[in-house]
Amino acid sequence: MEVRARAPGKIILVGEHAVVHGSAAVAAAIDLYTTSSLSLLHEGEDGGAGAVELDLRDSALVFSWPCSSLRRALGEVSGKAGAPTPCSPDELAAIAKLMEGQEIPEAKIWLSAGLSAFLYLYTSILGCRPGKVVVTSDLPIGAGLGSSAAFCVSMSGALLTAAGTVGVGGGSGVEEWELFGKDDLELVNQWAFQGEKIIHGKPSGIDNSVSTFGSMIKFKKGELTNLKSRNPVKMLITDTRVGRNTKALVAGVSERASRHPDAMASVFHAVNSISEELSSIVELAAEDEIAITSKEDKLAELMEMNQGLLQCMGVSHSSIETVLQTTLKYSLVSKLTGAGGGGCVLTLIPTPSLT
Ligand SMILES: Nc1ncnc2c1ncn2[C@@H]1O[C@H](COP(=O)(O)OP(=O)(O)OP(=O)(O)O)[C@@H](O)[C@H]1O
Ligand SMILES: C[C@@](O)(CCO)CC(=O)[O-]
Ligand SMILES: [Mg+2]
Repeated sequence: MEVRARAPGKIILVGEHAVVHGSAAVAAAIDLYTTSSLSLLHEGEDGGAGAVELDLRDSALVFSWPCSSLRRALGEVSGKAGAPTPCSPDELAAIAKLMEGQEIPEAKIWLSAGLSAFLYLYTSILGCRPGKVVVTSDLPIGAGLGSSAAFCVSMSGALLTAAGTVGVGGGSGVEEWELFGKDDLELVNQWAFQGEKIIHGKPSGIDNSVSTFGSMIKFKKGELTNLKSRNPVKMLITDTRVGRNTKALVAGVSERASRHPDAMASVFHAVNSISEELSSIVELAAEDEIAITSKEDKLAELMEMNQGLLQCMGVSHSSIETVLQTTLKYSLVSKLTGAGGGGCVLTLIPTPSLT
């Protein structure tokens, strides 16, 4: 049996980093996806004692762990269908040891975080039974578009479906995507969050939530509000191609916050006001109470203010500043999206006026 699950990446319109410290943020899913395809095998089917294999198609890398090594390192984990238990420090140490035998090219050493999240999700949900997972993605990895969340959400969706915990029975045909119910999505989201914790260290949960539930959301302290938007706004996404790592950037902001608690509390408070204002503009526009052009002017101003505050947090980068200056020449407003430090930049593209 093969199970395939896909999950989208995202953009953060306003509020990244501050959301980790309790402020509101606004994010939207984008139509670039990560897909995980899982085939369960029986011990001996592969001509051996069985292994868990991860095929990262885009990187042309295949990783494999014999089931016997997994059992030796992790014990007789039986797989768990219900709500997740966080990965304990002992489990994390055992998973780190399982990484040692893998040949990860030096230039792609950052993949080890994703591999660790994979091993945790796979063995926690399915136990040490043999299987193969093939992952493909439209998303640039480590560029601010939520590749880690899309990886964890699609993986959790495939694993929980194979375990028979979510999505079973409601399928409408071989070639069609099955839509999960709200409780199923909730469970997928909880598992994906645990995977994100392994990759990000201290994630707010916004990325896995928007990847799981889709659409546009406001997110604050783990609470999600769906934002209905009737008049779409256009965003250009520019990838600076400067690599960065969300875990390090999030840790950097926390360190700055502990050095300057009062000043940074004011920055996070200002970001919260920006996110609240932006989400109410989106909601009001959905009720047609304000014209699209005045809405876009306000969105642009709020994004510009948020970019300034992200600079205060220390997460901009010269490559991001270059995009800001270039788009400003055309009177367009841009801001970084995701963790910053390079990665992608959003530019608001105004709707041409009809008059
Ligand atoms: N398709 C994938 N295959 C394997 N690992 C992946 C994949 N996508 C993401 N990852 C893991 O996630 C890490 C990138 O996550 P990171 O959070 O740093 O960036 P991002 O999620 O793309 O951006 P942001 O968190 O700012 O939205 C990679 O280093 C890798 O470990
Ligand atoms: C930087 C951050 O705010 C968003 C990354 O897309 C981290 C998080 O919320 O987990
Ligand atoms: Mg990420």
